[in-house]
Amino acid sequence: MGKPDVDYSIYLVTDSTEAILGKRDLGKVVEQALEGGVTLVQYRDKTSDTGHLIYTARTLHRACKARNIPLIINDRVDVALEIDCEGVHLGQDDMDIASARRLLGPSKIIGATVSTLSQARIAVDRGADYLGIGTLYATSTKKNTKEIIGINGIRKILHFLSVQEDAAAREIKTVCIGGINASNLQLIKHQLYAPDPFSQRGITKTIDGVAIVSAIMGSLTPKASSEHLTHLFHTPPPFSTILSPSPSSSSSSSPYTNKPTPTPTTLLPSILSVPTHNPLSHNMTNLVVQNFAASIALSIGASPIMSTNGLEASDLANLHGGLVINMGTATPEALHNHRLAIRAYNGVGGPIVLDPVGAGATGARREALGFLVASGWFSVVKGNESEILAVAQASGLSFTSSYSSGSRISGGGGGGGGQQRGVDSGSSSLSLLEKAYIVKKIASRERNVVLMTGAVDVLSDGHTTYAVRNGHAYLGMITGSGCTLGTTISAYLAAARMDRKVRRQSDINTVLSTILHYEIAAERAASLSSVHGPGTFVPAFIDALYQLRVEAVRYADAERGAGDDDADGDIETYADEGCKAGVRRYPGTKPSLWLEAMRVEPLNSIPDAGLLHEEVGLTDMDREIAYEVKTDADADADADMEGEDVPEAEKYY
Ligand SMILES: Cc1ncc(COP(=O)(O)OP(=O)(O)O)c(N)n1
Ligand SMILES: Cc1ncsc1CCOP(=O)(O)O
Repeated sequence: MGKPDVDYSIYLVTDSTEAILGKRDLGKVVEQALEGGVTLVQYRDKTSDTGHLIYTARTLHRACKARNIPLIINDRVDVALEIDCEGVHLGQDDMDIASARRLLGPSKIIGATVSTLSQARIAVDRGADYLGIGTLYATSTKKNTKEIIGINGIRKILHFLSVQEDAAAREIKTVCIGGINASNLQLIKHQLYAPDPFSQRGITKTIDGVAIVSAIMGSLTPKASSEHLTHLFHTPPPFSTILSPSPSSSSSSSPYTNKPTPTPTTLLPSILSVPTHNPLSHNMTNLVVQNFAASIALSIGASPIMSTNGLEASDLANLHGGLVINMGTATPEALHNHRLAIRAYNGVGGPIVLDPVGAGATGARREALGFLVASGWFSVVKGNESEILAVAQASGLSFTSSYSSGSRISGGGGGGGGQQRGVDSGSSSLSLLEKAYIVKKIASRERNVVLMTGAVDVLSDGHTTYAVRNGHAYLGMITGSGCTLGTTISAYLAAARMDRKVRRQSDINTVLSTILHYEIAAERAASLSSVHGPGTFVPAFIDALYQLRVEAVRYADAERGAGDDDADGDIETYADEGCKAGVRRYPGTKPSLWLEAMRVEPLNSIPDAGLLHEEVGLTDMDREIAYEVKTDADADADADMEGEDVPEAEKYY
């Protein structure tokens, strides 16, 4: 008899302890979970004697067989042999895989727990059918977990498997385990899908399923919980539905082919969308820049709100605006508020810009950044070189330069460009292609847009990469120009999602439009005879941002011939909204469009790892962050439950 075809997607691991099962009957709970759609069941009972194990395993096996769902026994090969179920799951301290295979024969499923690269390699070599990778997050279900490895730990093991020579390693099935529930499942799945533009296969291995204990076994409604978790597993999270198409859904034969350089005409609708829709720009930013950020938002036609209170984030997220999280003040309280806001905006698919201010400067900031990156998904991450190198590290990537005699350029601030002195950008240690490689690598891993600002800005969404040479040195001499670029991007992203012409364009085009508006405004302001330095530059810059917006509306107005009927009504709307926002119409005149001043270079061929050697391996930081993300989530869950008369078991859901 051959091995059963197994669907690993929602893998229920049982628990018979009172803390989770309560007084309920294990068989009944498993039956309800089966009704709810779990696809694989593991009987895990660490304390019962052998007779009880065999009796219960038989009962569970009957229920599973009735639904054609395989049953796996945890730890005990003898019990699996006795009841002739479909397989076993073995930890690092259990019977070795090769011996279990000899006893069970080739047709049984053998799963192995792994938390390191070498354990994964050995489990594959010894013939495991699937790997239970973990522990993902700390969990009260299993307190003595040896390794909490977080998302980055799982990513590194998946990446390691996907680059192995043998098909056995590349094709082995994988699930992750530890702290998975309805609130984090979609994010985990999203974070573990990693297109890799530099690998021949185009995609790093992903997980085939999630192994879950308490979110089902501790639920008072196991059927509904299983249904819900199944639904979540198969549904993209709200924030991903508006992403650029995934490689697999792309109609182009090569998903990583760069698109043609955007033109002023293709970028114009995005510029117009902001005054048209007057989007909310929700700023969780530091005290130093609040006033300036609000003025900048108003000048481009957005509506700013400065609120650092995470408790009002969900109300604000429902107003269809964009959020910018500026890590300028990275206190524990601020991080907690940020996390609430990230969840709120991710929950409704609202755009979030992360500005990891000073992230490369101190260990505490690097850890704070790791915490934020693991807490949710950001549409755009923008920062200077050392900040983006810190983002790479938080994303589980670190690089060694092949040029600079093998020096480490990211990871731990131990030298090279990875260490930042203050929040200022400092001098660059990377070539343009190295920057492009890093930015593209992070963007494809996180499936977002990454922008490294500098004299030349480099931005990528993992598919397309641009260098932008606009801007002026005065931007680097005033406080908050980087922070307020974040504000501007948040407004642009929000407006793009509200505008039917722009909605379908990928976020990278929206970000590019924003940068051009911002940097061409800086160039124009700096060129004025009334501007003598950074002090006089600031008001001139705010004026220029406003003027470029006015001119864009005027240009669009003239393009269509003011007063004419517009077939699809879009330009009319822009002009009307421009007027509402205080812009005079200029029918009949056709000024040139300032976007012509753009200096954008598509970076079509970025050499791969020959340029930068990428390191794979679990770090202490990966582990620490995994621990903190989970404990913070637990604290939130407890706070949510406060005052409610909820049975202990339900808290796990
Ligand atoms: C699917 C899956 N993955 C990992 C484990 C953990 O197994 P192990 O390390 O043997 O620890 P115990 O479960 O025995 O406490 C698992 N059970 N299932
Ligand atoms: C068995 C096991 N192995 C690592 S974590 C874990 C328990 C996971 O439980 P939960 O899904 O309740 O976090």
